[in-house]
Amino acid sequence: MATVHEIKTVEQFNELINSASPTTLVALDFHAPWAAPCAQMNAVFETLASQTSPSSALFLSIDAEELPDISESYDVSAVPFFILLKNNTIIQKISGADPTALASAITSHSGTSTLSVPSLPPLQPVSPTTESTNPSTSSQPVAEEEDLNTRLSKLVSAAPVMLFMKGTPAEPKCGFSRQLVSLLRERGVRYGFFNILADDEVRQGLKEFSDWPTYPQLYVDGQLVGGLDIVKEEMEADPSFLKGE
Ligand SMILES: N[C@@H](CCC(=O)N[C@@H](CS)C(=O)NCC(=O)O)C(=O)O
Ligand code: FES
Repeated sequence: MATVHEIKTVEQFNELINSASPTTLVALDFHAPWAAPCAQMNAVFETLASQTSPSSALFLSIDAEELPDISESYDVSAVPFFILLKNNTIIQKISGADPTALASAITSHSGTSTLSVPSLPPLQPVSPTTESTNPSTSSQPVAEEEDLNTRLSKLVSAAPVMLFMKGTPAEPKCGFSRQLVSLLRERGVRYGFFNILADDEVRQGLKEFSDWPTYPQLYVDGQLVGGLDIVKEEMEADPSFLKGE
């Protein structure tokens, strides 16, 4: 049975990756401490490792925020996110909390005959960045609206500081979002983010939910602070604003 290596440094990561033979499957688990689905998928990842022989696969667990160089080099913009490599080449990417997809990918690429798919608890909390995993349709408009509001209220408080932006911190898709990312980075603020370009339901829904027509939007403890102009003003008025968050 294989074990999961917790990656602490870029050097350790490179060493492990380079030690793998060209036929060994290398599975990367990118996660963030504030995203509940990551904790669930970390457990799934460990279970899958325990069912796989160490000679056929290497399992590496990476805190996407602690090791931004690694996450950016693999273009990881959402967590949980899994990348499968062989011979240093990406063969598959899996986004979101989907144990079945992860198990079947690992089975087929590691040559393991059968893996039992670990199940997730039925009530899955919403992650700020697993936009691709959300079921999108329901036939009843009223229920849909309630669902969206529940989802939005969970999303805005998914991390103590949450940024709803166009694109990702590594690749902002608009100057306004880019400026806000820079301001947060300058202050060393830790935050969760949601790329509203990847989910039109959230993009339009949150405008109404928070009565704020534009992006970026910054939330602290689930409360809207405002967009770029307001955050700039807050920072000018109070130099310690968000510091230490
Ligand atoms: N003055 C605004 C600038 C932000 C802005 O104007 N955003 C526009 C263009 S990126 C927007 O989000 N429009 C609505 C949309 O694209 O859904 C601020 O302080 O945040
Ligand atoms: S996307 Fe056009 S100004 Fe932001």
